[in-house]
Amino acid sequence: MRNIAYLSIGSNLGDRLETFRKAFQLLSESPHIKLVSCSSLYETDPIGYEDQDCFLNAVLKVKTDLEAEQLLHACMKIEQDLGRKREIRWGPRTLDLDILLYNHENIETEILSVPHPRMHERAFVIVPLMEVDPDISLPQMHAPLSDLLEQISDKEGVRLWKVKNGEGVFALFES
Ligand SMILES: Nc1ncnc2c1ncn2[C@@H]1O[C@H](COP(=O)(O)OP(=O)(O)OP(=O)(O)O)[C@@H](O)[C@H]1O
Ligand SMILES: Nc1nc2c(c(=O)[nH]1)N=C(CO)CN2
Repeated sequence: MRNIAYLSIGSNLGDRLETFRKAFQLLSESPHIKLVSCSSLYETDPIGYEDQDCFLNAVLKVKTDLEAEQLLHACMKIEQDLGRKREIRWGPRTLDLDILLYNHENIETEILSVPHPRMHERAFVIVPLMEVDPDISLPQMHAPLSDLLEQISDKEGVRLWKVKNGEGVFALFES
């Protein structure tokens, strides 16, 4: 599998940890996606629409032989399978799976923008992404992630919730 992508995962409705576990399971069952690593889990204050519960957020690194739009459809299918409901923009959702980065490409289609257009201003993305790959740089953003994070004002809204202390991505869900 020659493509590397970074996914953001978030949930603030229902059993958030169980939703993450099922999403990881469904991703790993795809013959076209290999989970490489994931961050710890962070509990994060809601951004954009504030009158809702805190999110769990994490970042996943995957290898895939899917094209970027095919990967988006795979993510959307998993969101649907896990009963995604969303009535309000930036509002509560069972599961959100976004593509942050796909190789080092800039992609702009009707249904997909990569890098994710709001990722650089979201501490709930940058903090776990730095944990997975501290040296990564964003296409067209010639600044290290640590510099991006310095410019974000709501870093206190991102709190370590479950430390990943094993090798495999499923280590997160053991005890
Ligand atoms: N990089 C991307 N990852 C996921 N969806 C994307 C991306 N770029 C564009 N989209 C489009 O955005 C649409 C809405 O996505 P979604 O409902 O997850 O938005 P949101 O999570 O509410 O807000 P945000 O995009 O700010 O995270 C999707 O249907 C998809 O076509
Ligand atoms: N803390 C947090 N806030 C959000 C999130 C999210 O995943 N975490 N997702 C949103 C829409 O993508 C809007 N706001």
